[in-house]
Amino acid sequence: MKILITNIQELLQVEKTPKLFVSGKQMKILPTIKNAFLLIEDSIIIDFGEMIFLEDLKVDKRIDAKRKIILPTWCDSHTHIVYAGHREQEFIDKINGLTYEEIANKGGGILNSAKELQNTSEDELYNQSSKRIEEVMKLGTGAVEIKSGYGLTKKAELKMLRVIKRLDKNYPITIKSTFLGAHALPTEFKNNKKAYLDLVINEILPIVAKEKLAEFIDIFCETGYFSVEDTERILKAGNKFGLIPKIHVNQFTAIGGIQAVIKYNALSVDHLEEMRAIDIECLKGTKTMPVALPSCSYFLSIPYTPARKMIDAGLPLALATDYNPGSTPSGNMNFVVSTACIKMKMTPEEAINAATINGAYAMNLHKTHGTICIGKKANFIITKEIPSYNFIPYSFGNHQIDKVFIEGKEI
Ligand SMILES: N=CN[C@@H](CCC(=O)O)C(=O)O
Ligand SMILES: [Zn+2]
Repeated sequence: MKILITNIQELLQVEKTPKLFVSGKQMKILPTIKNAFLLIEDSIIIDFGEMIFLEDLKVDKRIDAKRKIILPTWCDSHTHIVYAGHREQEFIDKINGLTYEEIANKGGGILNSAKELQNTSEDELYNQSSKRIEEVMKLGTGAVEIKSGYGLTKKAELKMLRVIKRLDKNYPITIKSTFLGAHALPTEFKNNKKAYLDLVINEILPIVAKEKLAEFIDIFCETGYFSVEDTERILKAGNKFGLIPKIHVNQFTAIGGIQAVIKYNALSVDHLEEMRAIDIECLKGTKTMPVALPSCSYFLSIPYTPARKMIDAGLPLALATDYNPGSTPSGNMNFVVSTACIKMKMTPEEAINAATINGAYAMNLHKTHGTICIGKKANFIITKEIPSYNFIPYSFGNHQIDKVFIEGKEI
């Protein structure tokens, strides 16, 4: 089925020759076409250009965009959307002055979510998570990465990963899966971290690989969670099974995790709220995408990733939500883009690049997602009537979405 969309005020993030990602000064450039058309066939973009060059075409459906803006759907490269229950009590604890660390030490945090998930059936977990998938699609997200890591037992980690697989099968949004067995140390292993890592590496990982339940591997490399040494051990093990690293690192402390994981060709390093000059330096010239999660900084009141310093140093940057029940109970990429502009001083062009093309790269989806390009997925947002694309981040706390198309179908 061919659909032609005409009279587009501005078509954003157009690309003639696909590239991997944009970095440094390039991030300030958002290629666009004013007064444009877009042609799709089934799930794929087959043409786009200026209205003046539009030839008489036979199509199955025409949509008059009525001077609205079109941009690719958001690519959210870091989430924990599959979880059970909520942690709003910890939200109150935080208001009353407890830190993330203090909450975790009194049995809250990741272990709290793990207990809840272990006691939730696979079907129930699927039902709870599918609501969030439907919600983020409506908010303009067309591709998402989801991590395990709230199971922390063999049975519960596999349950999470199977739910992720089922969501991918049942929804048009593209879903990439990450095995995050080493997210926190379960209480029963409190004094024996080695034994827990043995379980993750020797018992869970081989099944994850055999059943192709994940493409990526992650670990929470952080003081009080897993050390740089633990991280290298996990990455070496993942490497044997062809799992690509995407790592939680430098959220609260900078302990040398970035230097370690780039040796294993990490696809992304995520969080990065605490960045030293040497952490920025070592990322230069690598293929590792730094990923900032501004909604997490907002919710926890912790520093924002120093985007300006990083981009001005020539690095690329991606933006993602971190949607999870503890540090970021929100999957709204529109809010992420606004917050990146307001708090991290990214320009709208940089933020849109970070949330589309660079997010796609951080999920290994650069060939199919992240730009309006012939041959890529027909995934796009038609905005409401807005004066310019600057209005998208400007109208924070709101979204400017009229319609969302994923794989050529309006959702
Ligand atoms: N930092 C580690 N993991 C999650 C939060 C987990 C939680 O608090 O449940 C994050 O990315 O913020
Ligand atoms: Zn996370």
